[in-house]
Amino acid sequence: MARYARVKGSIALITLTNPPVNALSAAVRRGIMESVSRALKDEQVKAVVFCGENEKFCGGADIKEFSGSMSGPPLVPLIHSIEAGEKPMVAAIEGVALGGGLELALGCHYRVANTKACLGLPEVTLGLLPAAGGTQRLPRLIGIPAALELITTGRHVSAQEALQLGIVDQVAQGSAVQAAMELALSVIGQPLNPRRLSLRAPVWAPDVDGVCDAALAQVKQRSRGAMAPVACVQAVRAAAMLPYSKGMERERQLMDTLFRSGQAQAMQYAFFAQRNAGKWSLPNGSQWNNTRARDVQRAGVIGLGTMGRGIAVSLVKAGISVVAIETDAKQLESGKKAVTAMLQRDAQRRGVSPPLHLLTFTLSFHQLRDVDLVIEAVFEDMNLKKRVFSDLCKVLRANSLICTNTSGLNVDELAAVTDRQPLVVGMHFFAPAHVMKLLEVVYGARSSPEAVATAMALGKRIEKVCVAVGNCSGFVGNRMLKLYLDQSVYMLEEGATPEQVDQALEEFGFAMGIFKVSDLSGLDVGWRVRKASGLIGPDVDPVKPSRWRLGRRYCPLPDMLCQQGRFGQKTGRGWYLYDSPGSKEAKSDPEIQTFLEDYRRKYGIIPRRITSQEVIERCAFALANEGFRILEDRIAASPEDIDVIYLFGYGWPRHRGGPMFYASQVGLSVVLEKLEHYHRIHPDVPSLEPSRLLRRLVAEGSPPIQQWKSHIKNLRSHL
Ligand SMILES: CC(C)(COP(=O)(O)OP(=O)(O)OC[C@H]1O[C@@H](n2cnc3c(N)ncnc32)[C@H](O)[C@@H]1OP(=O)(O)O)[C@@H](O)C(=O)NCCC(=O)NCCSC(=O)/C=C/CCCCCCCCCCCCC(=O)O
Repeated sequence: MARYARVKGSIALITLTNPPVNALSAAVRRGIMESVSRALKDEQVKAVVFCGENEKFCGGADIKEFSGSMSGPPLVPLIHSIEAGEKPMVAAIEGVALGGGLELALGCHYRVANTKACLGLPEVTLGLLPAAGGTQRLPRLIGIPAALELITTGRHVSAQEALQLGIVDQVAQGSAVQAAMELALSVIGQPLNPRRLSLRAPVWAPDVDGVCDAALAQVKQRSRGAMAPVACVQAVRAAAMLPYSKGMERERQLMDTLFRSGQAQAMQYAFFAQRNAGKWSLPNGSQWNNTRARDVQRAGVIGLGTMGRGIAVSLVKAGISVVAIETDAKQLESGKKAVTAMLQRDAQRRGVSPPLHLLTFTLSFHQLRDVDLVIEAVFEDMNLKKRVFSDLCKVLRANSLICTNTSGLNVDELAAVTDRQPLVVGMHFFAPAHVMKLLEVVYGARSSPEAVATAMALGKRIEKVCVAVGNCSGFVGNRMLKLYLDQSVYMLEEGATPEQVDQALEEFGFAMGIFKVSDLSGLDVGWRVRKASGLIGPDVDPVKPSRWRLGRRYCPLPDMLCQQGRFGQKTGRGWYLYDSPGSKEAKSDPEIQTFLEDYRRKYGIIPRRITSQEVIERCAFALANEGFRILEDRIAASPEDIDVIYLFGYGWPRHRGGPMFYASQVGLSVVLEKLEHYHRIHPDVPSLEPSRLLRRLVAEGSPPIQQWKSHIKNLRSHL
């Protein structure tokens, strides 16, 4: 829909009306088409201004339409008719001009934005390219290098940056619509051809080929295996080499391929999954839209290790006062220095002053008496956390929330030592907490809906992607990760090398293979957990074989590495070799090859060749299989929640949608068949046994992922 009005006597004001973001649905496109035609016919009208309702210009094409049959006037000729119009067309950009929204504005002869506007061509993040002329008009406006950067990253720019780049002609302090109308009146009668971007010659730049080749190499490195960034470079290259009409043909060709691709489906699924995760619900029926969150003005952070520091930084950046606590003066001082430095660096980057006044560093729990909520981020040790929780109850207001940043400990057990079980929730941040987007909000059996709502709202406020999950060992992310790690080390026993496994995962799209990630996180972390849970150490029955624990296969390789002091990057040696402790470049270590050969010899394992396909199947399907169990157990409310956790917390490639989406895309019957196959070969790995939910879904005809939830209803949980 689009509203038409004649204002100031001679201006046609066309307002896009499709809340919440005025996406270009078929109805909106039709409305624009009719309004433009009316404006061109009306002799009183001398200029046209486009704007969006509710101070939002346009969020782009309607993404929901992409999965159906596209109908209504197509965007490309519509924008062309605006550009070709014989009256000045001015875009008044407020709020957002994204994707097709910006392409519409690029079809106008002038663009005015207000100071709060943001602009961009984020199609690449949906597995697409800006196929409404964006790849041809933007380079003609701002040049090849700048257009390549914006189109291949999908980055949003502020109005000020858009002005510097030359995307907009003017930035208005107040209303962009008023400013656009004034501009429109001032340009009536001026020639329009120089303002028509499609009429400009291909963009010349020194060494265009070199620039495009460099961009291609960069996108291939940054988003391994993703098609859209590569297609974006190809389309922009066409703008440099070809006349506009030929460039448009190329843009369309590339879009046709992307549009039909599984990658585009995966990325569009991820877009909606991320938004749906915010619409949380609890098993008792409480949910995001019927539960009020409490306002959090002051928070406490207990423990200033790596996690506590990142959490404190995130809170302060969002304008929340923080009381940061340590138990020892030296640690407090080093935490204070680190947090201050992080905030200063961030402020310098953004050209603002660091909000250091919001921070109090102290050794005294008494300073917590006024806080609304505390996030405990001490060492991952149940007894220590219990002590902290009891101490907190002595000083906190009776209605303050207590949150624990545990990566997998039992939230109910912790809540049980407090005087406020309904006010206890888990907030599982990911390291580094001020950078990583994911936050698992863990509700225990007694957590109140209000406490969950408060943690979810707080997470959103500090710009995290929050997913509400139930309480079980490892919650969602780490519970699944364990099985993925297990498969990876089993494959080392069977004949693979860390390099082979990592290469297969990186080719699949992970930024880093699992062994590089383990080296980065520190191998000692898991070692400590295994010791604490009695899997290694004096409690293990010495008569039992080393490769067997709790009635199932066990791989002692990671423990053996730790015994040698190989903790990963921090010690300069782990699954890989590093030039020095702390350095990041992983190099193959011949000692690891010998170590693996000796190990296999010792246990009589005949090594075999493990293909990349096997690596992906065993890792990805083990993850998905546990995901199905998590759904059966009601630990996650939907497959989308699981996928969001893997996309934002574990580096799962976005163009693969997430482990659950990947399983649905490969085909549930294929996944079932493969799991049965691997379980037959490895009967001592019970986690490879296909889950009940997977079997049921296959038996019921492998419904699309959006329908899985309704098939879970009648399954009884294991928990
Ligand atoms: C920044 C935002 C706009 C706003 O953010 P925020 O305020 O935080 O709010 P959100 O929670 O994100 O969103 C609020 C709700 O709005 C929904 N939403 C947002 N954007 C869209 C959209 N573009 N379409 C539909 N719905 C949208 C969102 O889901 C929320 O809904 P709900 O409340 O949860 O229900 C932020 O939302 C944002 O970033 N949005 C996305 C912006 C974006 O990516 N835009 C680009 C879209 S793609 C595009 O524009 C493409 C243009 C080129 C089209 C060319 C078409 C040619 C097609 C030809 C192909 C033919 C091939 C045929 C092949 C064959 O023959 O088979």
